[in-house]
Amino acid sequence: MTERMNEKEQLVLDLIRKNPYVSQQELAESLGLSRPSIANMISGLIKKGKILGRAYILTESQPVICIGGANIDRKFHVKEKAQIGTSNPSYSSQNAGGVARNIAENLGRLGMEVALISTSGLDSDWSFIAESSSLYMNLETVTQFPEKSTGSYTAVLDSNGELIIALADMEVYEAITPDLLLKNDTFLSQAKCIMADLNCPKETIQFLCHFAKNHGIPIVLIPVSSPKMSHLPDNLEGVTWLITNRDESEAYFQTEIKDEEDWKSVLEKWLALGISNVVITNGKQGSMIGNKEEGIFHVPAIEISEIVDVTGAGDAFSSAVIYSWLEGKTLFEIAKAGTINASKTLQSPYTVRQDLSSTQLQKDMEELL
Ligand SMILES: Nc1ncnc2c1ncn2[C@@H]1O[C@H](COP(=O)(O)OP(=O)(O)OP(=O)(O)O)[C@@H](O)[C@H]1O
Ligand SMILES: O=c1[nH]cc([C@@H]2O[C@H](CO)[C@@H](O)[C@H]2O)c(=O)[nH]1
Repeated sequence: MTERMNEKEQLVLDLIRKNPYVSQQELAESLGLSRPSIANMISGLIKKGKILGRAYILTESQPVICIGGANIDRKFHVKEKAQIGTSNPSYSSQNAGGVARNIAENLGRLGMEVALISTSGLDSDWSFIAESSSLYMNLETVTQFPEKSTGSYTAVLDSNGELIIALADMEVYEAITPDLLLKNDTFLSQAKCIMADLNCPKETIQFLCHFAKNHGIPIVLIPVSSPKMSHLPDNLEGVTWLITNRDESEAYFQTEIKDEEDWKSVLEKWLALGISNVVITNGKQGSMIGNKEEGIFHVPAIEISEIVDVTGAGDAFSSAVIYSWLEGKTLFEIAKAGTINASKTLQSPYTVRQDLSSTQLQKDMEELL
């Protein structure tokens, strides 16, 4: 049974309801009472169960929000030399994939608070993805469409783990529209950082760039393939990071990167478009990284004797870049973290290496020195 309150207690409660931050002194002045009598009244109200106690108001959580693809990856490893136009003996494996989802999983494993915004079907592929992802990221902002199929990526790999051909069914991402994002605009405005992949339509990327600029939120753009470079906004001014590979940069500028000089000059072209920080990765040749303050430099790849599976190496690189940048590291350390995480992922059969944690990445970095 709850105890009755007297008139003064009711007035105190009304003032606290109106302003939960009100001080005892302010209450005392408003009601023409002394501060100690207010203190006694508050103790009484706590005993009567009318006030649960004084709470510390924590700052809102600030997740990294990853927006884009969450695919089912099916990989077929051809046992012998692949032959076109015939049936090739192979073995297959299935993983959760998608660039935004892969990056979200990497960041989640690194201990960051992460949320994924994506679209999917309402099928067994989505159940599989959700089950393998939910430990590392918040999936509440993934919208299911019962009439659509979850995105899928089917790759055929040779016996050295290198890609022969891949097929991408990603129509479901057409539904990642600005309207869909606007339904979560309060959540988006709390982001510590927004990462978007180019599975999203061009107008969505354009919307996100404006949104990030208006709210002072850093934004990282990750292309997923050369054909999807057409989804980059016309105006890239103010983009915080662009992490591309060589083919994607060549496709965008319709140029060929023949040597290190070309590689550097393409990076300069990206910076001239107003992007703050740029990376161009280039497989076993490593990566070129740069910004206006610290300059541009080349970071060599780590020599690997056996590549198990190339899938996810680029995403591992991008994730470690985002993580180290948010940790306030220098450009050189950022590139090194990307390189080591990509290298460890190339030696793992998984799209996201299973042993990744912030402590492990730190150890990997120390070993590299
Ligand atoms: N064969 C390799 N040997 C050593 N390191 C490599 C090799 N391939 C890739 N890497 C490392 O991974 C980084 C990213 O590789 P890459 O440029 O192939 O990206 P990507 O095309 O986005 O990758 P993917 O699409 O295969 O995930 C490179 O900068 C390098 O550090
Ligand atoms: O068009 C696309 N192709 C491939 C991917 C994903 O790339 C990942 C590897 O980097 C892989 O998981 C695949 O699903 C994508 O999201 N969009």
